[in-house]
Amino acid sequence: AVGYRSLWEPTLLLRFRFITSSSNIIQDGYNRLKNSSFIIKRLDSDLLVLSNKYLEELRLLPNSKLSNVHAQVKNMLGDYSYSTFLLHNDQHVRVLQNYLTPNLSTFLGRAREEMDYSFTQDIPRPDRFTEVDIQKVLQTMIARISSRVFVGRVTCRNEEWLKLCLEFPLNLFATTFIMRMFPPLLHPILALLLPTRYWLRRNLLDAERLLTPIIKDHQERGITQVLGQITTPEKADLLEWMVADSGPNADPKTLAQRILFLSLASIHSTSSAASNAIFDLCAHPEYIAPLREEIQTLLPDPKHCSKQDLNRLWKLDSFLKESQRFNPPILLSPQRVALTDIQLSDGTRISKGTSIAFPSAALLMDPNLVENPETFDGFRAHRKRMELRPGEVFRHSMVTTDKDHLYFGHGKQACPGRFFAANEIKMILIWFLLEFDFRLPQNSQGEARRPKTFTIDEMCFADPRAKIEMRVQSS
Ligand code: HEM
Repeated sequence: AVGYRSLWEPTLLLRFRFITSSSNIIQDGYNRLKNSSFIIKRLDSDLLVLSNKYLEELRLLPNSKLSNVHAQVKNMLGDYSYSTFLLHNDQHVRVLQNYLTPNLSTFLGRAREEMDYSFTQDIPRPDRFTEVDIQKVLQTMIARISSRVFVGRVTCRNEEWLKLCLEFPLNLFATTFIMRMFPPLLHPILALLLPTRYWLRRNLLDAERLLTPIIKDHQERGITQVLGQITTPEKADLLEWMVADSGPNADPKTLAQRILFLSLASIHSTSSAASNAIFDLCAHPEYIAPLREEIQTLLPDPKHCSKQDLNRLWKLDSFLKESQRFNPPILLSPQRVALTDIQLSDGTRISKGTSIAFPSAALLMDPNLVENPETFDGFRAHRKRMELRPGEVFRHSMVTTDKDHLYFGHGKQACPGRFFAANEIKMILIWFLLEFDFRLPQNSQGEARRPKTFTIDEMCFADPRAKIEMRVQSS
């Protein structure tokens, strides 16, 4: 177990220190034991952090032995966040793998329509530099875009639904975080007292109320047709696919809740990646001109570009990959729970019930893996891609996972929404780069500093008070 300040430090104190000092504690374990394993003492449970040398072997194990959804539900405290139903089937993953990703071009077209609408609704267009809460703006924009793809044109314009999508993750995070600070014995009492858990329950009931008539309508129209038309999803949204996939007697309540959990997985992760990219552009403005040039040179119609057009933007992809390296959403990823005893080829034993994790953030800053890791080098991956043979160029793209790059997890259970997320972020950045000038505001000492990143346990997030200044481009 790592992180103890002395032999006498009580374990409970270490567990509390992990809340705010997770980064140092994990780095300490990584520096000493990166080729084997170490234990992290989190308030609610222990995590066995394994060397990434085990990843290739573990990646081949089926979900019935090593499960990511069990890890997610455990982190969310199961029934206390009403999330245990996710263990019963993996429809929220299949809908992304079997419907969203194979039809990405169609769904990106819809995403772009909603993004255009959001640029008219949510973003100020001042002529002079004006402070903007960019994180809030992007959360709203991405909630709109995700909702358009998940639940369709009508519901995505429903302000109540959008508010719900933004509130639900906050209530869930607050509930689980507060409860994890107390021993499990007290959880049943806390669950009754916590207002955030009451609001969480209300969010789920609201989702049920808003979506049930739509789900019933799909069921009545015999929406099973959608499955037959999977390659040309002119109309269907993800909810329709899920209704069809569930059969005629599906419970609208479960479907509504699953969509809300899907929004949870997609909105804050994507908006935080997009916000961080904009903060990085402000902190490294030397990248703005070459990125604008790439967009203007390679895209015939930048604001109406296709998936193929986006694939040509290697510099933008590289910049985003470097921004990911500096701003991972989580310090320990992927996480899994062993559902059986597991013996690895070198004899390492993992007993049933163990939560395991990989030191993803430490790997991204390891000087043995990344040259000058402390330097923000936005075209690092672009240079590597230029050196590769044509068939290999995707090896360094932002969505490709490997054992040293675990931003989106790894293996069969890696993030199934990453292809959509990456293209969505690129479309948003193209708009920002072509329409606006932006910069960091100066503080009282006249300095413009990139906003800090905070951690709570292994979760990372940018300073929620951070702002940028932006104006419509003058030329
Ligand atoms: C930049 C944005 C995003 C980041 C950084 C991110 C990151 C991750 C990570 C690290 C995992 C765990 C993977 C593993 O355990 O190996 C994950 C899982 C997941 N992500 Fe994402 N994600 C993003 C966007 C999205 C989007 C847009 C969607 C939906 C369209 C989505 C849906 C999911 C789902 C459903 C899972 C659970 C997969 C499972 O249970 O097998 N994510 N994501």
